[in-house]
Amino acid sequence: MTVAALSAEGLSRSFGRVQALADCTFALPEGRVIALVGPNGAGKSTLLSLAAGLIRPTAGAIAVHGTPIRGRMHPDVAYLAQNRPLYPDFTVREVIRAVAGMNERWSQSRVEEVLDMLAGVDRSAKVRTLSAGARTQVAIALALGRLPRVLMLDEPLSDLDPLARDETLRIVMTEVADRGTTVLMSSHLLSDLSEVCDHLLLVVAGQVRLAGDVEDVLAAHRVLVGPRDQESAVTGSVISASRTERQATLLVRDAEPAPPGWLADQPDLETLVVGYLRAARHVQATSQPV
Ligand SMILES: Nc1ncnc2c1ncn2[C@@H]1O[C@H](COP(=O)(O)OP(=O)(O)OP(=O)(O)O)[C@@H](O)[C@H]1O
Repeated sequence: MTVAALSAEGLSRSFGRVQALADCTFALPEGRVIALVGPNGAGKSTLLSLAAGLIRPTAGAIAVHGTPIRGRMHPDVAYLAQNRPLYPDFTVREVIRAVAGMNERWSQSRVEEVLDMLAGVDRSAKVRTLSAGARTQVAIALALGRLPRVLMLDEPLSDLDPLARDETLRIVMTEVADRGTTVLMSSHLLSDLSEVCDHLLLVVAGQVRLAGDVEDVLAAHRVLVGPRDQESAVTGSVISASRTERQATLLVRDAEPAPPGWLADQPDLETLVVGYLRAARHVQATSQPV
């Protein structure tokens, strides 16, 4: 049996009265690029912080390659937090030296190699003078210097211009191809995610709503377009719907063949995730299923 790169069993975490994660169970395969998606406040950063050992679960367990994480970072994990903590008054070179000194396992050549792939990073520039994109890229280079088996990135693409985004995704893809690293990446930028991710973990209101290989998950869904007054003919579980006066567009899970008069198509990743997010918002607004 293969051991999951990252697995959770009944994982829960509360902050006072706020239940950020509730009873999450999943197993993420090794060597894949996994999209961690969900609405604002769904619990994505909490999940990454738990996996990085920065906080402890209030119930349940999380493990990296089968080793439980109990409030300490696993040596195989590198984590880039949303706020990209770097020392603003250090130069890039000084930051690299400082971070190298904090890590038992360190590859200076890997850091240099990653920085060489980037157009815009001047190693003698002070961190505070770098663009948001360059700062993210330095932070990723530092994370890769730990030679991680699991790389976790919280919103790595926000604040990046298209070129920096493209370069950053290329670094991630090269890392996966060259070293077989597992990458878990949270982002709201669905079109970027669909370019690189082959596995999905969708979290809504602290719970795992959908998990699996992107191909399988997409194959299990259909977008059905048809007459609004014949919606009752549609089988399967309707995840979300948008309607005009006459027409209904439905995202359906486990749909049987479309009824006569309906068009059926497999959704792309963006359409699928947006459908689930729309359903989550609807439930929040009405406390009723869609
Ligand atoms: N340190 C904390 N103290 C109190 N509440 C917290 C803390 N961290 C997270 N929360 C709460 O837990 C819930 C989940 O937050 P989390 O940051 O994990 O969501 P997220 O999916 O990463 O959101 P976003 O997409 O906006 O970054 C939210 O209600 C948030 O307010």
